[in-house]
Amino acid sequence: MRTFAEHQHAVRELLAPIRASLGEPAGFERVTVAGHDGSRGPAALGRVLGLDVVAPIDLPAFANSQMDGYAVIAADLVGAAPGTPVVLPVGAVTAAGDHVAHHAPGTATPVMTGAPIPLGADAVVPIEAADPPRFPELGADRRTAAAEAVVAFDRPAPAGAFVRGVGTDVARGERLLPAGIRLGPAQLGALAAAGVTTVSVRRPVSVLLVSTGHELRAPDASLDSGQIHDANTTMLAAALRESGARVREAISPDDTAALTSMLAASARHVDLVVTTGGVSAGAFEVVREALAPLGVEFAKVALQPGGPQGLGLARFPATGDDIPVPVVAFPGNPVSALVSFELFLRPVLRAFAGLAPDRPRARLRLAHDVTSPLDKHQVRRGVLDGAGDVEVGAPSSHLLHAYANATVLVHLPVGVGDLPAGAHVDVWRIDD
Ligand SMILES: Nc1nc2c(c(=O)[nH]1)N[C@H]1C(S)=C(S)[C@@H](COP(=O)(O)OP(=O)(O)OC[C@H]3O[C@@H](n4cnc5c(N)ncnc54)[C@H](O)[C@@H]3O)O[C@H]1N2
Ligand code: MOO
Repeated sequence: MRTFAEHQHAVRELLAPIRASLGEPAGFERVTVAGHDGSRGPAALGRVLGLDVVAPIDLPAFANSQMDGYAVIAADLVGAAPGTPVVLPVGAVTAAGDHVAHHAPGTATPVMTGAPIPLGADAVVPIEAADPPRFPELGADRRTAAAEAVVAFDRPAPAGAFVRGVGTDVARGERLLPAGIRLGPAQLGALAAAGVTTVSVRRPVSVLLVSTGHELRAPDASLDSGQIHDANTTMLAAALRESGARVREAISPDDTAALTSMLAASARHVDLVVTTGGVSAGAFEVVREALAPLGVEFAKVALQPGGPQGLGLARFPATGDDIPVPVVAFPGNPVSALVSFELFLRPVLRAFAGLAPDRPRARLRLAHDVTSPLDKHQVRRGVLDGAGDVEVGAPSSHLLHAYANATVLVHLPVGVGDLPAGAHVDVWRIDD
């Protein structure tokens, strides 16, 4: 039997060529930075940058004030002290959006936050540090104070104080964002600030998600005796999309020939096929029957839930082009399928998408005694009690409702049998 770490490694190896292909410029798509994609927000949001973006302008593009205050020449305030202040006549106001003005030596120019520093000035004194600590009355033009207006300063201003210098955030020609970064709000903001309106992004991983089972009906269908609603398609499509993948959904009948021909027709248009169900020891294991002859290996992993797993490159000779397609086959029990996704696919796909691959981890105390099979890595679903200790749920792999209300995955590794209340266990937080 494979360890779960061995299977994790095998999935990573199988998917490695996908990562390489995502970085190929031929697959890049050009998207608008500020343009909207329906209600989802900017089209570039959540995409992964294909190429480095170089800053086309300096940011800031011009020296500007960090404070509402007075632009001065630092040398004019040398020697200013309480009791012996430097008193300067007040010049014309410069506000954000105004052209760069000229600063007359021996004056103080009122500047507002974001206003260009007037040529000649080299420091800003915040209004609170001036005497009086408020701007003088302005004329009807909203720019000039009375000719006799003066302002006193009782301490020097270091050159450069409260001046946001040209290119101090990023200089023109410097790398604004690196290839591979995921475009979230801060990245889109930086692109917008630099006036970059379109970017090349990597295409997402495309996944064909196939749920198998004669008993499955769509969630909106009425059920006959023995039938159940298909939970895995909705659940794994969401999980895959949340990890940055583009998903095509398909439901296969429990018929090997039909599954084989469906996969032969669709699989070459995707990077990866993910199936659920039909992998264990039953008389109608359609996934195993269809894919084992094409090169997918089915193995038992020392893991619970998620014991039976399939993995490999499937070659569909009937398609003529014989391009092998990676297949990851999960067991059908919904909890087994989602735990399998968490352990094997989520970290890899999220890394492809520039997302943090791992769940936040913690080592917490058990709220009660727990028993786990010695020869399996068990992943239980749990919640935290008022003291922050872990209440571990039941192990069965049909308990999807309990999973949906859990906040942690509890790891009980191979070799762990009986654990007493108070013992420490590794948990992954799933409540984000
Ligand atoms: N004799 C043995 N029986 C089983 C073994 C075994 O080792 N020996 N392993 C068990 C374990 S562990 C698992 S996990 C399951 C895996 O079964 P399959 O992958 O073949 O999946 P199915 O038989 O198709 O389905 C299992 C279970 O899950 C329900 N299911 C399937 N698909 C969906 C779906 N899309 N939405 C909701 N529920 C689904 C299905 O109705 C079954 O109840 O095998 C054990 N048996
Ligand atoms: O290995 Mo199965 O996934 O326990 O129910």
